[in-house]
Amino acid sequence: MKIYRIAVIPGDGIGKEVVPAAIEVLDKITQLDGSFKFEWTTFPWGCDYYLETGKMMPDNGIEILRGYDQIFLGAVGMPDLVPDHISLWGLLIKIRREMKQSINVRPAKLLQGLPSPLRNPNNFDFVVVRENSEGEYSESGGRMHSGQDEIAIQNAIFTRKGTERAMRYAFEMAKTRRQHVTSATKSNGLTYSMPFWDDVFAEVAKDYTTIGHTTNHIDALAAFLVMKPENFDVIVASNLFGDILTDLGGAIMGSIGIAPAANLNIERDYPSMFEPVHGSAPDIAGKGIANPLGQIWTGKMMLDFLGYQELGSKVLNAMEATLAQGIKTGDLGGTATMREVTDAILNQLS
Ligand SMILES: NC(=O)C1=CN([C@@H]2O[C@H](COP(=O)(O)OP(=O)(O)OC[C@H]3O[C@@H](n4cnc5c(N)ncnc54)[C@H](O)[C@@H]3O)[C@@H](O)[C@H]2O)C=CC1
Ligand SMILES: CC(=O)C(=O)O
Ligand SMILES: [K+]
Ligand SMILES: [Mn+2]
Repeated sequence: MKIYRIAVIPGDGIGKEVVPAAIEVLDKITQLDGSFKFEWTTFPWGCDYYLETGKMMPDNGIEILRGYDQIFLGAVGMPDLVPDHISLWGLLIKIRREMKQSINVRPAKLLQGLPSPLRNPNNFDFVVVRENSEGEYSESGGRMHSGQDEIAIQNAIFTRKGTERAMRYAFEMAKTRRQHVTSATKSNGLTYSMPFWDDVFAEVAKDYTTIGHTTNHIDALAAFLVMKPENFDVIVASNLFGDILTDLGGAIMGSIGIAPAANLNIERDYPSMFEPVHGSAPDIAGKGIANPLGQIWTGKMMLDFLGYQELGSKVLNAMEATLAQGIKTGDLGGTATMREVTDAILNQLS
């Protein structure tokens, strides 16, 4: 039997709750299939680990993770105890960078059984391809002086390689979908990075003559996602713009607690990392009321990436059937606990 060795990092807050729930669902689906299974190894890395050791993960953490097929992560962050830039850069962003997970794929679509907060959701179905290795999230810059003289500089780094890689990935994805790519820009306000981004987009588009392409400024694009989300197929965006658009994608589905994500090493030289869009949700952590659907859908993306698309579809169908039964957590206006939602999905799969 084929065995996939998965490194599990539940992380902080609700990550510790939703990750085990999603693992139950993934184990169930592999039992139904019978041809392979997941072997899970859990690492206690995150803010608790930081408070004990001064590090978010051990120095050889990346080396340890290299020994696994994929990584399944919940969320990172305990903002009251550890500054967010320390916790995220010490674990989540460090893994994304060092394991060259340069593409972050984040779908959003109207789900069966779940009314969108939009008045006219029009069956929207889009995927954001977020550049995941550079852009506005860079370690280039600094802070100096203090008080009224204090200065902060944060540089954005855009390389031709990284930009083109994300755009080509988006165009290739569009071939398998509705043949359209929208580029998120802001070349009216940013005078170097985004004009460069636009140039690369225009060049890459020339290689894909059968795929339609549009460029929208990020501000207008955010508005369009609310007013006419059905117009979008694949959206390619820089690190920060993609980050923001994908919480919006979650919101128009019904909750950011549903939105899935995959940090992909497309060369498959390193493990990829599957972790939902949402964070550690400290406001609801420990109460058993977190929505597990984002983590479960993220598990579906891992199944897809490993080549088990049929099983992935079964997971999404079970989620939708559960929503249609009205079994929902509070963020979706329901009263079910995380346990109840998970059990309902497990039942759908048996
Ligand atoms: N990928 C990651 O690990 C991310 C980590 N973070 C970190 O998470 C911490 C909290 O950040 P926030 O900005 O509050 O974002 P957040 O996504 O954790 O929470 C925003 C709001 O959405 C709700 N929410 C999120 N996921 C939910 C779920 N599965 N079920 C029900 N409700 C859910 C929360 O209760 C909260 O009201 C911070 O430390 C932040 O840096 C934030 C985003 C991504
Ligand atoms: C950090 C964060 O918010 C994200 O990667 O989505
Ligand atoms: K996350
Ligand atoms: Mn985010």
